[in-house]
Amino acid sequence: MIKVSVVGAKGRMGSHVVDAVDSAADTELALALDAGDDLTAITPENTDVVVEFTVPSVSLGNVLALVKQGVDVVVGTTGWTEEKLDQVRAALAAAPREGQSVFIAPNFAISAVLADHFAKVAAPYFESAEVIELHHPTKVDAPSGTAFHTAQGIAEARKAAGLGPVPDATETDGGSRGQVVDGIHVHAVRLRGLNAHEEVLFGNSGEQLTIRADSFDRISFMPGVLLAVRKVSTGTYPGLTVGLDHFLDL
Ligand SMILES: NC(=O)c1ccc[n+]([C@@H]2O[C@H](COP(=O)([O-])OP(=O)(O)OC[C@H]3O[C@@H](n4cnc5c(N)ncnc54)[C@H](O)[C@@H]3O)[C@@H](O)[C@H]2O)c1
Ligand SMILES: O=C(O)C1=N[C@H](C(=O)O)CCC1
Repeated sequence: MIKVSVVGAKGRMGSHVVDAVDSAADTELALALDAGDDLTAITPENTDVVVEFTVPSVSLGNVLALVKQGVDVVVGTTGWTEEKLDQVRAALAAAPREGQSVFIAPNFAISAVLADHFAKVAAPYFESAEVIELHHPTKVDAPSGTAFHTAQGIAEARKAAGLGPVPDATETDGGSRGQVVDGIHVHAVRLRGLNAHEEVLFGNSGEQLTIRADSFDRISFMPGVLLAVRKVSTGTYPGLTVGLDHFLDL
């Protein structure tokens, strides 16, 4: 049995993770902690893998503390920048246990992971590319971590293919053109009734490709979370890994 502790256990995602860990045949719930609880209760003796779903403002601090405590961590919280990832890498280099892992996924839903992958495949073939993410209005960060990651992937694929900047004649912009991530415009919609959705638009003269992923229910993230817990618990992914695509045969 894989012993799993959940941090952010009372949240929308954390509570689903608690249920998923309770229901799976090969995992058991160790500790379920939330804001105000003492993270030092989590130890390598009681926990194999911690699943962290909190808020972007506290996640880095939690991850650094958990690495120091000698446990592997699977992170679903968003808000990761290269600077923050470097801090995680440095913490892992000084970790108390050899081969310790931190795994971070911008999105655990297979639909979103595939959309992200397909976007990278399509990117070199189109002059224009933009990302639209659409979420529930209780989400605290924008743009979504997924959209940020998708835009970065498109930009990398364009650069590798030798493509220049996307065409755009905009001279005045009060914010309508969205956030620019590595040269790719990302737009965020917040709408009651939505859960988590992303559309990637590609255009050439006379043609368009749209790639869309829809998570209608948070249950869609759970197979990916359990896959990450199982992979990390094998001890074969030392260091920092970002993206569920690393665990899929894409
Ligand atoms: N990777 C994915 O597939 C995926 C999917 C959905 C959401 N998310 C991300 O997960 C994060 C959480 O989303 P949510 O909808 O569950 O949010 P939420 O607000 O419902 O839950 C966050 C929980 O974290 C707790 N918390 C806050 N500070 C804490 C601390 N210092 N220590 C422990 N717990 C603390 C809160 O009390 C709350 O229960 C967000 O960043 C969101 O974007 C990622
Ligand atoms: O509901 C959220 O919040 C989500 N956050 C992640 C993101 O920002 O990409 C994943 C999708 C759901």
